[in-house]
Amino acid sequence: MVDDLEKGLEGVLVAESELSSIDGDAGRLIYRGYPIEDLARGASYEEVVYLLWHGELPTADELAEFTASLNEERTVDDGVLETVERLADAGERPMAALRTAVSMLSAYEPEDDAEPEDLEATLRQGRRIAAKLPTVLAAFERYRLGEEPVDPDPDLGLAANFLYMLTGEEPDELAAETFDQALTLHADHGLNASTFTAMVIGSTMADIYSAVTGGISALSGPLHGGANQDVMEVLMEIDESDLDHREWVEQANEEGRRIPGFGHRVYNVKDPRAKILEERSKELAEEGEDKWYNYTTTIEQYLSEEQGLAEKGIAPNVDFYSGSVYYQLGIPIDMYTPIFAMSRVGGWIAHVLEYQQDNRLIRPRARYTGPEDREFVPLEER
Ligand SMILES: CC(=O)SCCNC(=O)CCNC(=O)[C@H](O)C(C)(C)COP(=O)(O)OP(=O)(O)OC[C@H]1O[C@@H](n2cnc3c(N)ncnc32)[C@H](O)[C@@H]1OP(=O)(O)O
Ligand SMILES: O=C([O-])CC(=O)C(=O)O
Repeated sequence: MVDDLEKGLEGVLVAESELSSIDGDAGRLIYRGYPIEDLARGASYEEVVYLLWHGELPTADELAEFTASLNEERTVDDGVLETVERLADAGERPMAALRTAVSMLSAYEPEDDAEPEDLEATLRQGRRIAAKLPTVLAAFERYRLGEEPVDPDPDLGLAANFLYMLTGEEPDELAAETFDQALTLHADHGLNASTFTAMVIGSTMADIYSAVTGGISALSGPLHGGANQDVMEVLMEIDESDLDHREWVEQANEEGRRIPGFGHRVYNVKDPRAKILEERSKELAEEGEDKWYNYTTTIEQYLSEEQGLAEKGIAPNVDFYSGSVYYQLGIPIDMYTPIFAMSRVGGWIAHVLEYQQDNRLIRPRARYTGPEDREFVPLEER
């Protein structure tokens, strides 16, 4: 009989992984040994996904081949696009549309008869999903604007291509680079809730479409990836309020409102990804409007220092600064969490494959606290 109960599985080790490691006290994150700061600065999102999937950073030839293989898979079948259009017309949320579309992509999978144990086939299927997610999401946005989808441009990297398909215009260098960095920063993060969900599904040897669909579902919640949208909504609320932004935070705090984008299960200090995104938000503010950046820094200063959250180990997480970055890039607010999924798909696939290499069904237990030995009463006597 198991006696220890770790609510929310806090601190419980369930697997070994070579993919990413978090030092929650030092505020350090590495992917396969490389500090996140170096990868964000020096590598493209595609290089980072290659690193996660294959264990090493690619050479120039390997990267060219990998990028070409992603480009070949960008086009999405009309059957899926028709559904995406219907969902957009029905006013569905983009995160839910993405969940539905990924599930549907499996109908067009050329290797749908691959054995579950064929991990090379799973990787190829995963690559198809990762390549198509940006196309699906951008198409959804075009449809709801009443426009036709923009075809992917094979000469653009994944980040720039997404912005291009979203708007029909090629992004400038700062926008493309910033967005690429944001994708790198979101690509993996240990056994967070959505990755663990994907792993649990993968541990039954279900297919990768099921695992990614589950990952998207888990990421959507406001305690996880959904917080990036909530942060921007708070910033919009501040902007529309009659109160000065500092007074707004004070009042929200007095009302006991929990500010999204603060707090983390693993970090006790500021998330290193938030530090990088804060810098990018500042840079974008210098080029354009500075109020969003100012609101975030005011909230951070007030909560961290004046309200003492920093001392309690509650600090900004990755979602706190990504919202204002995406907003300044002109991305619609309800696209923020789907963008997180578009990046994290790299991590989900890597973790599912890593776990399946030495698979064991994930199956924890709950301590039963219900009644025992009740006497059954037939329906007609109840
Ligand atoms: C990509 C990501 O998923 S990053 C996380 C995104 N989510 C958010 O930003 C939502 C806001 N944050 C939260 O709700 C939480 O911090 C979580 C869900 C991220 C982590 O939750 P847990 O590890 O379960 O921490 P828990 O909810 O138990 O909080 C621990 C303590 O910190 C406090 N706390 C946690 N988050 C916050 C916050 N945003 N604002 C104020 N206090 C907070 C709690 O009140 C609690 O205090 P107490 O011990 O005095 O009661
Ligand atoms: O690690 C977590 O629990 C949440 C998180 O920051 C992420 O998934 O990027």
